Amino acid sequence: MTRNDWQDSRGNKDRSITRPGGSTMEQGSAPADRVETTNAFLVGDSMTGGYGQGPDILHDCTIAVDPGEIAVIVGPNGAGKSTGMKAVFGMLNLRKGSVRLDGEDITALSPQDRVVRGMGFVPQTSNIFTSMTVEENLEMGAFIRRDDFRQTMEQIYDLFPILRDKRRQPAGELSGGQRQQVAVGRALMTKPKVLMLDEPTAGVSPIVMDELFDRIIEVARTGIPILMVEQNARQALEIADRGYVLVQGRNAHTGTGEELLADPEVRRSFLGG
Ligand SMILES: Nc1ncnc2c1ncn2[C@@H]1O[C@H](COP(=O)(O)OP(=O)(O)OP(=O)(O)O)[C@@H](O)[C@H]1O
Repeated sequence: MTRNDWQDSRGNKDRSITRPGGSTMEQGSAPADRVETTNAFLVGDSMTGGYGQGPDILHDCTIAVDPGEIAVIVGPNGAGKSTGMKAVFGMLNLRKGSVRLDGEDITALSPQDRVVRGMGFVPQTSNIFTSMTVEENLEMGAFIRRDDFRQTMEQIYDLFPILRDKRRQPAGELSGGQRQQVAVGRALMTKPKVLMLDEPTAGVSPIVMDELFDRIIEVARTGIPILMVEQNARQALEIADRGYVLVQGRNAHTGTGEELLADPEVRRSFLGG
């Protein structure tokens, strides 16, 4: 798979970074650059708001990601991680702050319109159609496309070979990790400019988690920015170019994954020492 296979050409930055595992990606320069937010490709900037008429859950919360990067949101239970992701996707009414995609203010757009603009979102639950086959799920993912999507489907089968084997099976018969692959594949069918994943490894074994992370890295290497919420903070920060630790709806710590993993306060408070 080559860069931009999934997506339309959009002039991604050409940069380089070495991953913890030693593999090299075309990516960022100085660490400080990689957590720069204001001009990032996707930015939820100083977001304050909550659900409906309820109290604010997010307080001046900022989340961002650039092409080729994996940005990870971590933090304790109830910190507002999923809420932050939903706010970026347009599922909250923000009282303050804005969301920008590729320099354009999309704060007023509905989630549906954000999908049309290039956002792929994989919710934490109910993210596949269990009675439909794997292939039908992928076809459903292409609902906004009018062009021939077979090539994209082949790319998804190359990324997740097990889905090719199980293409005729109802998705509900698949294992948890395989279902997550269907959900990510379905989102990729729109050829998104950015992919957002809410706890993609929830409920899967450590081995399956590692496999899913490997696939997520592969997608990021094609240039698609990935913003994800993760419960498995340590493992997620290991693959993160940017990490956001949220506490009570606020940014508590921000840095590269490496920086956060090395931060004594983050280690003590959020990573079990
Ligand atoms: N649909 C909703 N309506 C109203 N309040 C909600 C809704 N979803 C979440 N909340 C509240 O928002 C706060 C943050 O929840 P959120 O799910 O964003 O946290 P989280 O950090 O993702 O937690 P977890 O790690 O447990 O999934 C919680 O107090 C929760 O009760």
